[in-house]
Amino acid sequence: MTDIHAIRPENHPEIAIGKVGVLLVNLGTPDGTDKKSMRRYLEEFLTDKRVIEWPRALWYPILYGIVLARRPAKVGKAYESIWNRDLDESYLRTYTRNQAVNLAATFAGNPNIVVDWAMRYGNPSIPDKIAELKAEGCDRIVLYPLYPQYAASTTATVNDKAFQALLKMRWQPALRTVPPYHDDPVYIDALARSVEAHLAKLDWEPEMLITSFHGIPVSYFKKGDPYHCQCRKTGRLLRERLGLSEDKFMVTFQSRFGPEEWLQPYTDKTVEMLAQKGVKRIAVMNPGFVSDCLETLEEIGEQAHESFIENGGEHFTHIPCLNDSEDGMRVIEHVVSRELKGWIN
Ligand SMILES: C=CC1=C(C)c2cc3[nH]c(cc4nc(cc5[nH]c(cc1n2)c(C)c5CCC(=O)O)C(CCC(=O)O)=C4C)c(C)c3C=C
Ligand SMILES: [Fe+2]
Ligand SMILES: [Fe+2]
Repeated sequence: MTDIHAIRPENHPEIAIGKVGVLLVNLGTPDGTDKKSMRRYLEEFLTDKRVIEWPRALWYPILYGIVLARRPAKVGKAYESIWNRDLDESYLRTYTRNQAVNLAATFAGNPNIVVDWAMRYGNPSIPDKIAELKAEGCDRIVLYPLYPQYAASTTATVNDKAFQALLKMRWQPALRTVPPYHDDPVYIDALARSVEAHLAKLDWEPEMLITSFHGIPVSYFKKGDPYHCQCRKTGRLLRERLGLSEDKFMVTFQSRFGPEEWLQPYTDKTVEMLAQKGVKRIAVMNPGFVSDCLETLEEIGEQAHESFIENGGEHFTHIPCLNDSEDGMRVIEHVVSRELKGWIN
């Protein structure tokens, strides 16, 4: 048989092959809470055409004239209140890294699987991580945008960024993108177990369980984004799994940005309205967020909590995201094992 090395032309680079990479990707986070870090992060985020779909000629004067002048200081303060001071980073970064470390430990028996993590905005970047995986010999990569429900502004932009990185490669790895898993029984069961475990620790029972998802503008939904339907389905399946009647359970949408109409009902208005109507005890959870972050810890855990009490409510609890918990890891391991089929048996 011919020895391949014998016919390898002089100076032809040695290329490692034969491994499979798994890249977990979440949204991103600023490197610090200072104005400069916040501005850098928000600029990268808000210049993404998948996030703000307005014509650039209309959007950029607003972005550079108003948003990036004011928002970094304001949002920096909000990040301050939820910063992981032990590690000097946001919890989104802490949890995403822990998820990758835990997942790597599950696959430790197979030296051909390499697990890593990246952020769509900020660091570590998707192109850097794809290049590292390739250099380590991964000729196949499972790209896992950490969003159970598909939205163009989240899932698609992660995929775009990865394929952009591949544009520059001579020998591309094969790339498999993880589809939404909003109705996967393992995911629904993990959510239900997290609700049951959290509520069992309280000495009161909520009159209403609110499942609050990040919103998108209604105009994106009208263009065909499946996000709204997937959130509603996650909600219905979770309600059924928990055995709750429709009058004790709601699906709402949070984190509006800009002047457009977003998906309704709005979480902040709902929390206010329930308290004003005399509801005294509510629980809020965020099934669409794989890890706790600014939008869950500050917007719900702090702002929505305060608003409920100010408007006459008495008991409010925020149920944590699945994060790096056992149930959360079971979901990630399940999704990754399914996507590895045919590549790793
Ligand atoms: C038009 C703007 C935005 C769309 C559309 C949008 C969709 C969207 N976002 C998430 C998840 C997260 N968003 C987070 C922060 C955040 N989101 C927007 C704007 C839009 N998001 C902004 C401007 C920010 C930054 C904070 C702020 O300025 O208010 C985060 C938190 C990141 C963190 O570090 O903690 C997450 C997560 C989803 C799932 C989604 C659509 C489905
Ligand atoms: Fe967002
Ligand atoms: Fe927000």
